[in-house]
Amino acid sequence: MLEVWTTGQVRAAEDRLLARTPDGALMRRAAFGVATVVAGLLREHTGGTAGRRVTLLVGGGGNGGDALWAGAFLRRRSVAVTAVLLSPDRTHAEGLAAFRKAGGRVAGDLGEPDLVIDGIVGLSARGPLRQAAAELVGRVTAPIVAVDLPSGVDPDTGAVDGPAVRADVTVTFSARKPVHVLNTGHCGEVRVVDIGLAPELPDPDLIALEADDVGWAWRVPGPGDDKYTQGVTGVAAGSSTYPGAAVLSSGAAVLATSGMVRYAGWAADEVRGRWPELVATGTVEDAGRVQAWVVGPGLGTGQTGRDVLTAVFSDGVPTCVDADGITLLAATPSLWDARDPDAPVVLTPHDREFARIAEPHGITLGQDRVQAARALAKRLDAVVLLKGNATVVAAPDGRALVNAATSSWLATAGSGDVLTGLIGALLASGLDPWLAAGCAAWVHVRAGELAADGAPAPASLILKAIPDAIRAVRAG
Ligand SMILES: NC(=O)C1=CN([C@@H]2O[C@H](COP(=O)(O)OP(=O)(O)OC[C@H]3O[C@@H](n4cnc5c(N)ncnc54)[C@H](O)[C@@H]3O)[C@@H](O)[C@H]2O)[C@@H](O)CC1
Ligand SMILES: [K+]
Repeated sequence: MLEVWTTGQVRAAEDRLLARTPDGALMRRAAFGVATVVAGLLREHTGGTAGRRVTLLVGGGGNGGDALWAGAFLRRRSVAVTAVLLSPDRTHAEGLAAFRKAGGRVAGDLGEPDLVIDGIVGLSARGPLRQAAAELVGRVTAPIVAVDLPSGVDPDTGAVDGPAVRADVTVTFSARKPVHVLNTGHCGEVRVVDIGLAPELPDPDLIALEADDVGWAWRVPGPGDDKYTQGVTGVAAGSSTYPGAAVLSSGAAVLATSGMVRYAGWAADEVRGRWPELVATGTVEDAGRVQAWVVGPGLGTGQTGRDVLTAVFSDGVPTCVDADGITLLAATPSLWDARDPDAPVVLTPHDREFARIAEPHGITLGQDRVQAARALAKRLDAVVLLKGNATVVAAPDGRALVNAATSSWLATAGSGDVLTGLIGALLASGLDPWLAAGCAAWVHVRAGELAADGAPAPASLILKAIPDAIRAVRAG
């Protein structure tokens, strides 16, 4: 599991550590870590360090100080280091003195570097790159190593609203910040260098699941298990107009665990034809006992949809509500009345669905997606999985996790129906609803990656890749 701390938490921890560390020691530790990573990259890409050219982009704060000290350390490996000072009158004085003393050169332009170090802004960054920095960064063609975070990207939300550095590698110090999991596109590969902060850090604000965590959580049948003990998933989805959503959600539930799946709805024939192993009936009332419901995909937003949602809620089991289910709840909040307050609900909105259901409660989806998801989860007492390039999953008790996409191939029609089916099956297996949503999102991304492999992956192919994705997490 990757742990993530807000910049506020990191600053407070740094202050405590600084108070018992000699002046400048922490910065030198951080910079030494940057220099080590950069030297490794130079060796990897150019075969050595001596005579290789590195340019530092140096802003006016501690981040620039890190870059200058890293430049000084690289000089010891005979790297030719040039610094471009973006705020000459505010440049970190000790860093600049150390850099000059080590033989570093200050210049007005980029030169032709083998690698660029972005030390423009770090933890105190707000807003996009300013014009001079943006122009310089725009001309870089060499690989970029960002110090702490790619400049121009918001450290706490990962948001970008203007020019920003797109790094190949980001080197951060002891603690991942939200940007590192919310905006992997701009961070590139994230390396964490230890500067001794760990003892000062509180509980993390966020986590990101890794393969091991998902493998551990995914239920594996034991000798005493049968199709019922592993959980029966009910799927109430699809309509005569949208039978495909029912086929995809049911299929994902069939493939996710070896528990049983019951389908209830108008697409019974299509679903049965595609998945002979499930039991299909026309209505939720006739479906028989289930341990969790999936409701919403392709359901329609009329009276029949409202009746289905009411029937599902009345069953009193954990329920994943997606797509039309969310739109129905937003339009007719009294539908919540049928919910058993003890039965967990997972909502899986994309941005527009989020706006529909959250705005009546005064919650808007700004740049801070984690806080927005948290606020809605608390308000509705439901797990909220907010879809996006980085998927955020928030629980009513404040827990939050982020699952980063590795490509955008998953943004395809029907992909969400597959995710919903996966969540339903994990809910039926008895997993904590927050973890169920997180693990499902993880396997969904992995299945998308396997299916796409560099080319478009329609939802049917994502579905087909689910067994391999589960094998991958089981293998750790
Ligand atoms: N505090 C510590 O103990 C440590 C700090 N370290 C480094 O210090 C960094 C934090 O340093 P600072 O707090 O001095 O701040 P930064 O270096 O992040 O920013 C410096 C200043 O730039 C200005 N600024 C903000 N956004 C800008 C933008 N978009 N364009 C141009 N200028 C902008 C602000 O006035 C800010 O004070 C960390 O990210 C890390 O790199 C490390 O050396 C580890 C130890
Ligand atoms: K930076």
